[in-house]
Amino acid sequence: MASGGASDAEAELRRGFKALAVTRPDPAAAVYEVRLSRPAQRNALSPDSFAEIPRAMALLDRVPAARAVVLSAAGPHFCAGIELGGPGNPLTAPFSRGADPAAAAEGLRRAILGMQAALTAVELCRKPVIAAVHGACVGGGVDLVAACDIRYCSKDATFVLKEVDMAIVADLGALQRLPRIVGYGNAADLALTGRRITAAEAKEMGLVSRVFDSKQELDAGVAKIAKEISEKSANAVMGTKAVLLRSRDITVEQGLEHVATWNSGMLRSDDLMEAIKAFMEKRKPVFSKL
Ligand SMILES: CC/C=C\C=C\CC(=O)SCCNC(=O)CCNC(=O)[C@H](O)C(C)(C)COP(=O)(O)OP(=O)(O)OC[C@H]1O[C@@H](n2cnc3c(N)ncnc32)[C@H](O)[C@@H]1OP(=O)(O)O
Repeated sequence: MASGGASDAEAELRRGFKALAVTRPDPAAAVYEVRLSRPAQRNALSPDSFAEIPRAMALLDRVPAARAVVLSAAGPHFCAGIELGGPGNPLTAPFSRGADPAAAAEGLRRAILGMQAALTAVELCRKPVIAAVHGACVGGGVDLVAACDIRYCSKDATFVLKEVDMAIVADLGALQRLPRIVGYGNAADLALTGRRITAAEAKEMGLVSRVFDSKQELDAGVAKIAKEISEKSANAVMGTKAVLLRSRDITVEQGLEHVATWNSGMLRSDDLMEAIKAFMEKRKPVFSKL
């Protein structure tokens, strides 16, 4: 992974990716799009995907022109889950079937932790990440969107946690994140039955916050929402993501303490003064750059 300043990160982004396409579709919007780009394999998550998702997220974290990120996918489906049968799949690689059970277990454990970290990188990116899901979103694809901050989909989208039918326990975050998104009952329903749900049902249980009529409308709608977010105070947006995520994992009392400490620093921001001034002057605020 690259280290250094914003221009290093931009240059590194331009060097490109194999399993992803990272672009800034509208130069007038501080929004980047990370597109899963293995359509022939239905965007099954390969070792390249697991290496590149955290790399892209870490770089976008540092790029000032990325104030919101859209996670989308090329081809007919969003994601077919973990790549099955690929030579580089660490879950089925020979080391996990070695003679020494302890060494094999440790190898598998490290592989799983690495893949988990790749998806947690979406949360670690300080910028909001919005999933735009169309077509099928299977297994690891659900783990991936569960790590995003907001999920939208098109009417043709379906979601399925297929792991239970593959004879495994889902281990890339869905069992931890989904109950906090859709509630324990809905998460247990999805995880234990392995049933595929439609976009309408995903909306009803809160897995997605909005369903668009078509992929085209999804893309346009998400681009508009991402642009709107990108025009808000970056400190306020990044702070809101950080506080929401922290509050998710601690008690209400601890969360209130955390946000009080956060805002004791952030309430001194130029952006707040500008927001108040703009309100008084009846104009749109102009917030500071990152
Ligand atoms: C050891 C691993 C342990 C556990 C992993 C758990 C986490 C998970 O992600 S569980 C879910 C795993 N995924 C699947 O079960 C596969 C899901 N795929 C599908 O259901 C369908 O492919 C589809 C996404 C609904 C798309 O259907 P369709 O448009 O009809 O395309 P296909 O003809 O089925 O596929 C086209 C092409 O893509 C290849 N492919 C699809 N999914 C995967 C995958 N997960 N891994 C590798 N390759 C995949 C499929 O084989 C086809 O390849 P061809 O070479 O063109 O035949």
